[in-house]
Amino acid sequence: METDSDSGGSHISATPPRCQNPPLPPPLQTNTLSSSKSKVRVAPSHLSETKKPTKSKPSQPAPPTPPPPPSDATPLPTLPFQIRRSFSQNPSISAFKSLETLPAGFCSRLASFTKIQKPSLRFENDQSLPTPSNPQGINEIKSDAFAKKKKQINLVSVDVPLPPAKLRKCNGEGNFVRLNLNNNKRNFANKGKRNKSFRGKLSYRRSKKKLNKNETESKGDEDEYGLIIENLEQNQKNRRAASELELVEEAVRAVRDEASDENLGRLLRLVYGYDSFRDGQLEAIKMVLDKKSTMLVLPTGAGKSLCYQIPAMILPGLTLVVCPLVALMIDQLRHLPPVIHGGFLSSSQRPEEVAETLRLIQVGAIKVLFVSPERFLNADFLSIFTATSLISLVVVDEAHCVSEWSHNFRPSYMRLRASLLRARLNVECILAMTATATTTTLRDVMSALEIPLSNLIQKAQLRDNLQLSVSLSDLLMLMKSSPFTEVQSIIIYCKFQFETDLISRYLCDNSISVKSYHSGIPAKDRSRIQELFCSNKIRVVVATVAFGMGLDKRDVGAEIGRAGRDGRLSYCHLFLDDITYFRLRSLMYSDGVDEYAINKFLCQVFTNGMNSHGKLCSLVKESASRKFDIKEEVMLTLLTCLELGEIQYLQLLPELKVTCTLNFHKTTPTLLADKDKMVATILKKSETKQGQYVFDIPTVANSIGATTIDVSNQLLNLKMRGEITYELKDPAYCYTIVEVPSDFCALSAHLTKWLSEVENCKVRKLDRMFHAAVFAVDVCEKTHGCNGSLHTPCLQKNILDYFRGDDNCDVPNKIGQSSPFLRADIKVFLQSNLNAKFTPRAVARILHGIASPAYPSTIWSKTHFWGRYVQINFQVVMEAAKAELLNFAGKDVL
Ligand SMILES: Nc1ncnc2c1ncn2[C@@H]1O[C@H](COP(=O)(O)OP(=O)(O)OP(=O)(O)O)[C@@H](O)[C@H]1O
Repeated sequence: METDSDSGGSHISATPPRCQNPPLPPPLQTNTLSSSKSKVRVAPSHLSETKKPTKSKPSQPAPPTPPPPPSDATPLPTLPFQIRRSFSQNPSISAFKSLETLPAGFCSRLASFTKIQKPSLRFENDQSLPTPSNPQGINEIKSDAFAKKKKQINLVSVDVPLPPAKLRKCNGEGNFVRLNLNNNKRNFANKGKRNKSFRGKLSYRRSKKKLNKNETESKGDEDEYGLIIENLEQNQKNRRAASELELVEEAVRAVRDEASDENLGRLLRLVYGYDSFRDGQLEAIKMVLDKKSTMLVLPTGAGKSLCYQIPAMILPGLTLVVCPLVALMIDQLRHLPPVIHGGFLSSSQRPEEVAETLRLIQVGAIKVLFVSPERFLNADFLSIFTATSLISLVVVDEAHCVSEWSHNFRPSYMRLRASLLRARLNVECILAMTATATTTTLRDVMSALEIPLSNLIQKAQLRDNLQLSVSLSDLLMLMKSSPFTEVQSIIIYCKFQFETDLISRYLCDNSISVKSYHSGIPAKDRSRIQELFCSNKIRVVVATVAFGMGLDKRDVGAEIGRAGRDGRLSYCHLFLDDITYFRLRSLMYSDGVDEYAINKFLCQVFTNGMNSHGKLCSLVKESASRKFDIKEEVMLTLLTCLELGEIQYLQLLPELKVTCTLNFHKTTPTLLADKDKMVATILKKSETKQGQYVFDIPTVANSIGATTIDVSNQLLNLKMRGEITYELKDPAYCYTIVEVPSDFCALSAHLTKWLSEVENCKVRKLDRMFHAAVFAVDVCEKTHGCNGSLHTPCLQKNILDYFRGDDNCDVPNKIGQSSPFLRADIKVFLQSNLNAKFTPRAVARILHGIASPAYPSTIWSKTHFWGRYVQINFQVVMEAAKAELLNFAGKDVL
């Protein structure tokens, strides 16, 4: 087993990649294709040959100097809020001013496919297909969902001058972004939409320009003529935009007066161009407008975003949307209709960008703000809202992350408990949204967010346009059989990085155009792979979950939550074999911690702060993680429990790099220390190494009675004055101690029990899903009407049972309960590693091939015992290790 999974344990599992779900493209013209639903979606390869020349964007040559496309690893675009800020600056849209007051994982972990239509067919006449120069295909969103129908109110496309200092090149942002970015007066939204005669005139002008460069006078006339026409068009467009906005405003006012189906439907048509609400949307919107906290469970791609976007237009204050990933925030921000002014805050933004967003919030220029859950640790952020009733609605996206019983628990989501939101942010209404939650998870989330059971809106959790299948067969065979032979673009998701490389090589050797993609590949290369995939230059990407975030290729999605989001038929295939199941099962044990380790951990957490209530403490993530052999995410979970449990033992603060290495430049250190108290303290608390001063920021902050932020600001100040330079390292969890536990042993026992229950729950979930898959392959064809290799009915039934059922239910599993050689092997292993200290868990992990902070795979995978007992129950191996360790005097045994 490896440590290079991009989607490891539950704590670090990234939310499955997410793509926007644009409205359906126009119906296809080809009769043969439209005769069958599946044929419509799948473009046979021979068709691709013949259609190739008709490809619009993908086949177009790239612009002369194509800027690099954005990737999930590139710095975040700072643009969205600036662009949207431009609304309020635009005189032509002053009307808008008043508006401002206005087991999924299971399948993805293995390997699954979906088909992606041939752009040559699906995107005929579609200007929005991602291209090398526009890999995100952003314009498609605007053009399909909004601009085509509501172009006139797509205000982002209206020219608005922006301060040049803010401008930044960003090609993936679509026309509207480029327009603003370049401060260009030409309206890209009009590009290609000029009437024929005008276009004729322009081309005439261009060719003439080429023919006779000296005829400057005539050229000047034509330019002038062109400009006049462009201005006229622009004015017309502005007028249309203004009148559209008036209509939207009127519709908003009508809903405020009476939130009737009719009024809401009108607003939906005006803003989104959709005819009707989808199942669950209207109900959710009305609940929120009634200020009733609501739990909304709709399938992926069912339109949950609209359920907060419409209320955001109606409610007076800010709508705060909590997202687990920055990529998702940006994705959602991009998909806001232009009439909704949005922004986001993320730790990867520059301080001035954060400051600007905060300013916009304070002046009420942002209606929807996307934030990460970690933001709720930041006192500055919370203080913005504390004094006022600025927030009308808090939306908890991917709300299952709140519950430790979910497949994707995030410790920082624990902080979103209703009591905290109410106490700190005066929140009246919470909308929690998810597509994947079992009954236990839902109950947990609703209890944490104080959502009454009666306020649950839950619609079908499965979409019926997904054909589900499972097999144990050879990948190549699958790729060379129907329907996959006819699929243009395929993503194969794997659990581990090494698997992506292995499979990619295998397919490549078999003449399939393929690349692997995972977070270990340099960002530049990843962008390139994404670009090649989006422009259909490679057919297959073998990836970990690192691929997909921010990927805007239509219909991309290779696990059950992503495929077929446009409503068309898609295929999700799961490869499964016993070994994969055993390895996944082993991984479920990678977060577990022994009581002994938790006890030591608690001692460090509280010894640091002994007799110093209220003082700043820190725990350097990497070294503490290695010392206690606890994953960083698990340490954070424990710290969060200590903060939010029945007794509050500590208060977490934002994470910080705590070790500072400082050089003095202008004034001598002692002279500067005479004038500056902080510098004097630094000199006292530092170690000097080769003329550099190395100190711990919280220690200095405690000595001068300041916060770490104060110290950081002062350091920055000195740096700006040229007095010092410094480097920060050692990211750490920071906290202040509220109360030292009276009984460390009892607390350790309690935390260990809780972690082990969570671990068992994860194992049971995996067992259930494996059982369902095995059942599909072995039995269901006879009983559930599954057809040939397609197991849709039986898998759907089992998945639904899984979501509706109880997480505590055990199913038969294939895991071995004993092995005659186990004890003997452990003995040999211990004898050959006499210098190392082991706990039973550490031995069991090595024998299961699970890396941990203190026993990394780089070292321990070299032993031939690594992963040897993956098919034997982890607990059994741990017991055997404990017994053998007891035979070794002097070993660190529990
Ligand atoms: N009433 C509607 N009619 C037609 N299309 C709609 C409607 N509501 C939403 N959509 C479209 O459905 C697509 C998916 O919407 P959205 O991204 O909100 O789904 P989601 O439920 O949030 O998905 P996920 O769970 O993956 O985040 C979007 O393109 C959206 O514009």
